[in-house]
Amino acid sequence: MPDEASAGDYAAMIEDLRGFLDRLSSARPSPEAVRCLREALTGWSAELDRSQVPEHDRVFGRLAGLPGRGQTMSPRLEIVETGPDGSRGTVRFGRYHLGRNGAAHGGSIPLVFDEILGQVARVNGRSLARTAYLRVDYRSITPIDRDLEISARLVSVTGRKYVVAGELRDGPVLCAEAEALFVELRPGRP
Ligand SMILES: CCCCCCCCCCCCCC(=O)SCCNC(=O)CCNC(=O)[C@H](O)C(C)(C)COP(=O)(O)OP(=O)(O)OC[C@H]1O[C@@H](n2cnc3c(N)ncnc32)[C@H](O)[C@@H]1OP(=O)(O)O
Repeated sequence: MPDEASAGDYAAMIEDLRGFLDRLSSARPSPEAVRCLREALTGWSAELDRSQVPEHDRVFGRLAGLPGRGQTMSPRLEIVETGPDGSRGTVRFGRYHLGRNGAAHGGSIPLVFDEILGQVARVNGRSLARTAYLRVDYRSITPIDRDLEISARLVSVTGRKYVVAGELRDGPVLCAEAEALFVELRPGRP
């Protein structure tokens, strides 16, 4: 993990990357702008080639206190309250997550549910659990570019099985709800 000082820089870089992806996805760049961006990207890739590490040493997605654990794969999730039986937070789908007509892409919604439901399945020292199923019901359009409320609650624990449910809301409007089963891994299982 980076030290405290560089963790701040890393967090800011991840936010910049989110902003970049939003801008890229809503741009219609000129051929000259594309060439210029490509050149810059090639330089950044070469820089990163110098610091590739094995999975265990990665930083991306492993910074617990940061929105979305410091990764950009799923929309920006910020947990504001967490406990043994549930958690709640805000999530913002950017322009990068646009499906069509102002609505978030249907595939980006399970990504966030897997994150927040998976975290509930893992709190309080519970061992590593994997998603066995994740069911999402889309109740209403999920808007992009504004903070939405998201919550997860532990429904049941049966042996190694954790059922967790979640809701995604835009104020009074229920956008989507989810249910997932997480199964605690057997000892020694990768
Ligand atoms: C900042 C710090 C970083 C940390 C990150 C923090 C959080 C990150 C959050 C992100 C989180 C992201 C997380 C991810 O995305 S994890 C990635 C996505 N998930 C996977 O890749 C999982 C692939 N599947 C498996 O590995 C196995 O199938 C598992 C482990 C799930 C079970 O294989 P295992 O051999 O262990 O168990 P078993 O087969 O004996 O079954 C045991 C029981 O479970 C019941 N069962 C099983 N499957 C299903 C099903 N589909 N529907 C209904 N029931 C099912 C089964 O009937 C049985 O019930 P019972 O007969 O005992 O009653």
